[in-house]
Amino acid sequence: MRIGQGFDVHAFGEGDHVMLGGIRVPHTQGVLAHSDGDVVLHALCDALLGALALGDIGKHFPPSDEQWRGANSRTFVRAIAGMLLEHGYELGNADVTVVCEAPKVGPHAQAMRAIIADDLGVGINRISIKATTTETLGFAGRREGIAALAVVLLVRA
Ligand SMILES: Nc1ccn([C@@H]2O[C@H](COP(=O)(O)O)[C@@H](O)[C@H]2O)c(=O)n1
Ligand SMILES: C[C@@]1(CO)OP(=O)(O)OP(=O)(O)OC[C@H]1O
Repeated sequence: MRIGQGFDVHAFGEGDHVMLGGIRVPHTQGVLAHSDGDVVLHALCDALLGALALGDIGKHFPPSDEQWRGANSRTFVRAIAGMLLEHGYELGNADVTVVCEAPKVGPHAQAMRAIIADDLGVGINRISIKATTTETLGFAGRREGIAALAVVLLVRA
């Protein structure tokens, strides 16, 4: 077994939605990012890469590479799913926490779980999506940005 953790933050900017766990979630702002800025999938990718000791998302999909401008972050998850297989592992389970005052994540959690499970080729019961505010404290509390934390356990395939 191998364990990994990931963390990602993106600042809010102009826009009318945020991508979270592969889902387009309507919001009063968007996020500033090179890709689609999906903090859920970026934190998950870093956790998976960390568990394999293969570096991080920026190493594999550099923000300096125009190929990834505006990219759907599911592309990163699917690529890393292939790396898991190559190294003889599969996802045991993943637990993700989104940190923001808004948008509300709960109503979209099931759809996010389904997408992530599909991209990683596992049952939905292996994927957990949770959310919390910071009770108005800090950058998330001031609605300046959105964060996500992920923990994964890999098991031998
Ligand atoms: N962006 C968010 C934040 C929170 N939730 C849900 O609300 C519950 C209460 O949040 P607190 O920060 O006040 O503890 C939390 O447990 C989540 O279920 C959410 O859906 N989206
Ligand atoms: C995802 C990548 C893709 O170029 O860019 P961003 O969307 O800016 O996201 P970040 O979380 O900063 O991770 C770095 C990059 O790999």
